[in-house]
Amino acid sequence: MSFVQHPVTVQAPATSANLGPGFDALGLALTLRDTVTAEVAGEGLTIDVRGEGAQDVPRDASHLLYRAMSSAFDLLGETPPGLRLTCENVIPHGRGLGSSAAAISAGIVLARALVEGGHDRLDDRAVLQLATDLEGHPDNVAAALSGGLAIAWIDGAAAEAVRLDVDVDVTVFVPQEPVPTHTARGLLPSEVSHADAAFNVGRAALLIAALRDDPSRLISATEDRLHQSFRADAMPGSYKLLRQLRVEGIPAVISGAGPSVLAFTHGIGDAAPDGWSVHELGVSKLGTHIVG
Ligand SMILES: Nc1ncnc2c1ncn2[C@@H]1O[C@H](COP(=O)(O)OP(=O)(O)OP(=O)(O)O)[C@@H](O)[C@H]1O
Ligand SMILES: N[C@@H](CCO)C(=O)O
Repeated sequence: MSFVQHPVTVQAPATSANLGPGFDALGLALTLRDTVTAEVAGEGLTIDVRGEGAQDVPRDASHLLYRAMSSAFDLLGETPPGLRLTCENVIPHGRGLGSSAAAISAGIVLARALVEGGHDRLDDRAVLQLATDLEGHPDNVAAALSGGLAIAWIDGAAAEAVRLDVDVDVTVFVPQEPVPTHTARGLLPSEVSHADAAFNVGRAALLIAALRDDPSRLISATEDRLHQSFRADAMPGSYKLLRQLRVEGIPAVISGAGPSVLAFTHGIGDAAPDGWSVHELGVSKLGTHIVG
């Protein structure tokens, strides 16, 4: 087997997981995309990073994108002699917008594209499985890979997902300080009450209907009892903004593991606290895809 002899570029979208009640199950791809170019080169590893994370991410084999590529090359049974990676990042890191899922998805799709015949040996199910194994939960990577709204679940050890088309305006409020996902997950209780589980089941089911057919239901459909309140102490400014927007009747949620806040509307950027950035976005129909 051999490697393609030209650079390959992919784009991977930001994603917002949970959307309120759909903890670890729902992910929405957003129109904010990282762009990564990879080329099989003579020897060694060269990583050039611009934009988000440029001051922080490592430039060696511990770089997340490279780790994802490496895992995919292992599954493909190939070892490139060397790699040159160029990352143009716009998804903020550690803010609940799926930066790690985008990096993992981009890395796996790039590795598959760089191997001649790679698509025949690593199908989309295997890509989702590997991405989920690396990320630790399926919601962000499912949406990052497929675009649209992903409903994701684990069957035994197998990652599964269904993609739905939805079209909704989204505003994302991003604070300056990150909260790592592993920290936010550590705040969750190991058990929840039957009543709270039932509450979320109804809201998550309603959310699909609201996003597809009836936006007037979004305020009820985005209620949650399984994760947001447990994480409030780690992101008090986010929780305050969440309450403020919801009191005003705006369907808002903590995006992913936080601390960004997502609202299902445009034109509310004035609500941003000082120092926060605001992105008015839509749903990305495209998942992680090769450009050109
Ligand atoms: N493009 C990237 N290149 C290299 N490393 C990255 C990249 N994106 C994310 N990472 C790594 O992942 C970390 C952020 O992952 P984390 O899961 O904490 O947050 P997130 O993915 O942005 O948010 P969430 O999972 O809640 O949506 C970064 O600190 C960095 O170590
Ligand atoms: N479902 C995950 C999403 C992380 O982005 C969590 O809330 O921990």
